[in-house]
Amino acid sequence: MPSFQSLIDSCRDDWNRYIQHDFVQQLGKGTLAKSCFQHYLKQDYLFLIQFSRAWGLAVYKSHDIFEIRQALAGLKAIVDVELDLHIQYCKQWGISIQELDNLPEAKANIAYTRYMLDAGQQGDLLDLHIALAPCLIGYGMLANWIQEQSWYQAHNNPYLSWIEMYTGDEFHAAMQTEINWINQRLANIDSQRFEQLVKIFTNATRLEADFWQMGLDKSY
Ligand SMILES: Cc1ncc(CN)c(N)n1
Repeated sequence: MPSFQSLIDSCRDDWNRYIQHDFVQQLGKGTLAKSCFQHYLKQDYLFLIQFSRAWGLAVYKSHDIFEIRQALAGLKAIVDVELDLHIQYCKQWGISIQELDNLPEAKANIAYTRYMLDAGQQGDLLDLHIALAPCLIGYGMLANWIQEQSWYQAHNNPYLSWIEMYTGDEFHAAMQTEINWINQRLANIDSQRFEQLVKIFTNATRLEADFWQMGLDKSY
């Protein structure tokens, strides 16, 4: 029976390139250039705005009130909580709301977020969740991976609070809810449908890796 783990196994090399990206390793070692992290944080603000649209699409793609409530909770969590936290966090890194609101969108950001939205528009709610899964689940996995490495440097690491946000109980509970939701849906599909979902999952995973690279290159 396919599961979330089968999706990862189907694109293991791409998954590892995302989870173990240089940007991630430099975060864990505390050696990442501040300007790269700031560039990433700024683009992530724009990412979160598009991500909230994806939850809005999930509301639209829902079939019943239970699915609508779940998607609405995702939308509200981003709009009412995560975006505000992100704005506060950016402030700590010297990035003002005025700067955030006047940013050009990097190409890697456009490619990733519009791909997510397109996968959801063309497909159904499951396609959309699979396009969002590397984001919703991957950050928790990569933060755990960082903490398991011999080179992980917690002491005096300027990125420690960022890493701990994604190893924290709250993120892990949300991540587990998403894995359970996906596993339930994958239990009822045939191999042809699974292959369609592997394509979406692989593309979204590759686009996540490109997002890290955009941070390292400070590219637009
Ligand atoms: C690009 C990206 N991917 C994932 C996450 C974590 N939800 C994020 N904030 N930004």
